[in-house]
Amino acid sequence: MTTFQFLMRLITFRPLLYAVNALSWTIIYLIPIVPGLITQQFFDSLTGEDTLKVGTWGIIALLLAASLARVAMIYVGCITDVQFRFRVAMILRRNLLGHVLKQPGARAIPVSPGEAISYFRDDVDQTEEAVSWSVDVFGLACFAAVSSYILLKIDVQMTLLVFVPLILVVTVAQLATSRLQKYRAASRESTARVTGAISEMFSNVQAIQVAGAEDRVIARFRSFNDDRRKTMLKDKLLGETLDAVFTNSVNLGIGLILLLAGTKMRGGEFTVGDFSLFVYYLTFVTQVISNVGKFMTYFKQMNVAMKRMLELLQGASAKVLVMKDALPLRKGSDAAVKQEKGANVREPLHTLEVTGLSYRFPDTGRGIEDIRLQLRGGSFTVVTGAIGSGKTTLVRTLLGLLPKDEGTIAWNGKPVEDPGTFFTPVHSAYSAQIPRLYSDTLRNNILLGHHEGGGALDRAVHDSVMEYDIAHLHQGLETVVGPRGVKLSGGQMQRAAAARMLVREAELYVFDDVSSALDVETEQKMWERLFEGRGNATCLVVSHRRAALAHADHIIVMKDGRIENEGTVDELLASSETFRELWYGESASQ
Ligand SMILES: Nc1ncnc2c1ncn2[C@@H]1O[C@H](COP(=O)(O)OP(=O)(O)OP(=O)(O)O)[C@@H](O)[C@H]1O
Repeated sequence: MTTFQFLMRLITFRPLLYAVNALSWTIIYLIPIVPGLITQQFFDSLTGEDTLKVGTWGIIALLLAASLARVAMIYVGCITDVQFRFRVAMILRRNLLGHVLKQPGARAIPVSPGEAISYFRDDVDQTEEAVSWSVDVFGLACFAAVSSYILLKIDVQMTLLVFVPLILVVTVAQLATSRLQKYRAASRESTARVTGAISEMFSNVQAIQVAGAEDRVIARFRSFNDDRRKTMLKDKLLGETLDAVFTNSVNLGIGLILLLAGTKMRGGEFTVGDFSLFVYYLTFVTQVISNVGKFMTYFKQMNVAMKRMLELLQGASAKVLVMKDALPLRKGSDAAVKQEKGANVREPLHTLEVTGLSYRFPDTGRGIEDIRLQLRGGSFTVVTGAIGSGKTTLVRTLLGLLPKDEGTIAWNGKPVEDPGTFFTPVHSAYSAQIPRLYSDTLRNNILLGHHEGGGALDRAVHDSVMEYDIAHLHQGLETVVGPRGVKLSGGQMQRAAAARMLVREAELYVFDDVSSALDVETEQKMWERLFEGRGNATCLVVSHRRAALAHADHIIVMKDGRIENEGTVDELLASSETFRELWYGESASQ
């Protein structure tokens, strides 16, 4: 989709509202023609050359009426513009969010959260700006056509001599604004680098001190600041120069008119009223050119914004951005009802069968290949293997958090078409390797909107061995855990994440390395409690720790993205070198 097509799709998103908005602003731009003509009549009336014959009070009344009409139209125009702008921004943000939410969880956004926020905020704003200014271009073109016609009718030579050079000067200055945009972008980028460096330094003081890297860090910070100084200077200098050109061009134009009009007036070809009309319209010429220029700049920026938003869509068509009614967030919408219904039908797990499951990360080509496994209902299966062997990728691909390249997944013999939607409570619950906590109370972090009823929270706290920690936390479950849970220890964060999973009833619980920051005793307790309380639950656990391996009915050993071996602890100790290294390696390190 070209930028122009994108613009047109957004314009036609609400065609009636756009038409009303365009009409309002065209009238707003055309109304100043009237005071110009009235002023011309006023001055001509002083020399007895007027044709209107309404007297001084009549002229004042007409001027007031024109001003009031413009004020009223601006009021209407602001309402239609704001309405249209918000609708354009809303459709873009809604479609972006809809697409992100439909993506496999682990690949939802290809950039950092901070960058994603800037796509949602700045790129949408820039697009909104371009669509909104397209209205002004039409209104300004109408103004330019009508006023040029009037002036040309009065005096062709004078119009061309005054306006053509002026238009050229202002257009050249306007063209330079595209350079100004570049300087502005560069200065914004350099400012972002400086603030980014400050935030990195503050959050990594300990790492900088331990590595003795203070000088190096300060030197890097200094180079960012130097860069910022240069880009800001260029930006300011060009900005001020252009401002001076725009402000003074009207004065130069008036001077030119005075010079030319003097001789013409003496010859009687030009009246005082004509002179006032020329001066009056002159002030609008710069406005016309700078506003058309503004639109052209916004249009170019919209092209960049569109490309950036497409990056966030990860290969999806630009049509996704301009779809109507895309997100089933409203309760009662078809898709929301379908999703809710699908999620609530509980089907006890007898067997989960995975065949030929593969996923490769596009950028590294690493991942998992041809995974075949079977989980029986109520079993405890551990996936183990060295660092980077593909354990996390396996569970994420199984759960639909990564989009599988190949393979089938069957729940009780029935193929699972969309794992991302299917593997949620009540079918399964998952606890990721890196716990994601919010700056909220521990209770809210565990529940995440889930209903607390039936003692589920107490049970989850007990099963994740958190009762002792909660008793010693300042405000127990009401303790606010700080951004990303920084007020908790690594082990507390992991168990809070486990409690979040266990508070949800599910057939299959998937633990990804949830015990890596726990001491042996706590981990042991956690598995025991899980067995006592949830004997029927099926567990798939990623771990290389003995406490988990010793409980396993079945162990899968991963190597280089493939299943290298599988069996019980005894079988694997006899048959797998990799497993022996993991088993004895851990005992050596304890
Ligand atoms: N986001 C990613 N992009 C590209 N490659 C990745 C990504 N995540 C993992 N990989 C690669 O895929 C392979 C498997 O990684 P994975 O995280 O599944 O291993 P793991 O066995 O869970 O490791 P660990 O024990 O450290 O958690 C590794 O070689 C890793 O480098």
